[in-house]
Amino acid sequence: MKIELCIRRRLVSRDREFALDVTLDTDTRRVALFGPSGAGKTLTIQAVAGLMRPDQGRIAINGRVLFDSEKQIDVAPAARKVAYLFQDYGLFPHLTVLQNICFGLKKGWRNPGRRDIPEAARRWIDTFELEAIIHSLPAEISGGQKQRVALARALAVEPDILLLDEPLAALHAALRKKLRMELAALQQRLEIPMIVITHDPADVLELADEVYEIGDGVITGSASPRELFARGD
Ligand SMILES: Nc1ncnc2c1ncn2[C@@H]1O[C@H](COP(=O)(O)OP(=O)(O)OP(=O)(O)O)[C@@H](O)[C@H]1O
Repeated sequence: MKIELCIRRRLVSRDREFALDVTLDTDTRRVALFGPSGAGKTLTIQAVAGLMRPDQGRIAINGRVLFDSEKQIDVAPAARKVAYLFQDYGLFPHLTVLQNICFGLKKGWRNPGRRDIPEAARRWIDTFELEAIIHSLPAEISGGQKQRVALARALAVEPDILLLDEPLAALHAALRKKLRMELAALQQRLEIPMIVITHDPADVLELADEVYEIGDGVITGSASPRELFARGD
């Protein structure tokens, strides 16, 4: 497992300027990006997903180069094999669970009939025990089920990396704790590197093996989740 990031980008809005200058090179499978609001966490993983183009830098996952400004490599987002799970899961409200899970698959598989579920979707429907709800709409399922559906959709495309942007932030405390444990269990089944963004040391402890602290656009240090938790930030 290897994540190599070197991301430089200057963002200028009317009255403010933000400089992102993130360098991270690790063999750790589960990495957390931890830092205050506005530090540059989301911009960093957007660059990995191909949604934000660095002015300069290089991004490689397990040796596969996704971006290299010197070599003029910039792989299109859809070809990056990146799974990106948002805070509110981003499920399409008008599509069923099954249609949501199949959304990123090849044309023709996007709207499967009740019998011919594609193998890539079947695998995650079984793993996450979603069979009973595949014909439900997102509004008809629980928070935990939504999380699993969003993960199934993200994983159906066989990604090389999983990006989790505050996956538990929208939940109240009791559900948050339950889904944190559930997510940690799911992580154990996935043999791909992951970057988790969070403000919460409890997330870092359960969902990461190494934590990088980010402040004002730069990485200020790295620690073990236990060290961070013990500090009591
Ligand atoms: N298009 C833009 N133009 C100018 N500044 C921007 C733009 N997009 C983001 N920023 C600024 O870049 C900084 C980093 O944003 P980012 O979304 O990465 O923060 P974050 O660490 O993910 O914060 P949060 O935890 O609140 O989500 C912020 O100060 C933000 O205002």
